Amino acid sequence: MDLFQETRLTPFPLDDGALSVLPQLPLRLPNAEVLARLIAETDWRAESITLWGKQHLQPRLTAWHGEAAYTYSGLRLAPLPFSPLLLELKHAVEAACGQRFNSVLLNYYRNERDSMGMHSDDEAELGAQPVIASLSFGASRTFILRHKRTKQTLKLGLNDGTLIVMSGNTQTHWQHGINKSTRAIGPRVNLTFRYIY
Ligand SMILES: O=C(O)CCC(=O)C(=O)O
Ligand SMILES: [Fe+2]
Repeated sequence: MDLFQETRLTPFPLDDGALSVLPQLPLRLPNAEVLARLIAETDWRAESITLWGKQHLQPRLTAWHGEAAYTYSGLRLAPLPFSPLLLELKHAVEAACGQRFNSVLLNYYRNERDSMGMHSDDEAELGAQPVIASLSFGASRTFILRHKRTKQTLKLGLNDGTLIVMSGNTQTHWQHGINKSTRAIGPRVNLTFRYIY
């Protein structure tokens, strides 16, 4: 057992933004149990989105929990209530961040063919400098950050139990996403905690 396991977020250098990383968020339940329960207990949806006037099925499953509806890519997600497990995770994330959240978007990447296109979480209801806390369970995936103007690209391995927090001007200046892979990858669930105004 690692007696000196870090329990605090550590800043990660980022031009024109702010990013911090905690390799393992302290939790009461083992990561594997959280993953299994999130997969089994979540009301997963395969949503269609409209891109350039055409309907597409998103390459992953999603669920939106919180107090308010959320609209992105022409999609309006009505909120489901927080389950006891989601509340427990929210409290653990809030303790690590020193910040409150009222919503969470869950993304289920079933295998290496699931992905998320490059985007910024910059919808008006997130406010000018959104704090987005992203918690991952299951298979490791590479999180790609790309600066909109300089095209500087950073790659961050998001592992089982890892928390990252994007804040400041990150959403104004950077895009982020998760690529598909040609290598077999097991299931992963990512939760992005947000504050909707
Ligand atoms: O799965 C991830 O790590 C990224 C999720 C994300 O960017 C989002 O939910 O907006
Ligand atoms: Fe995002």
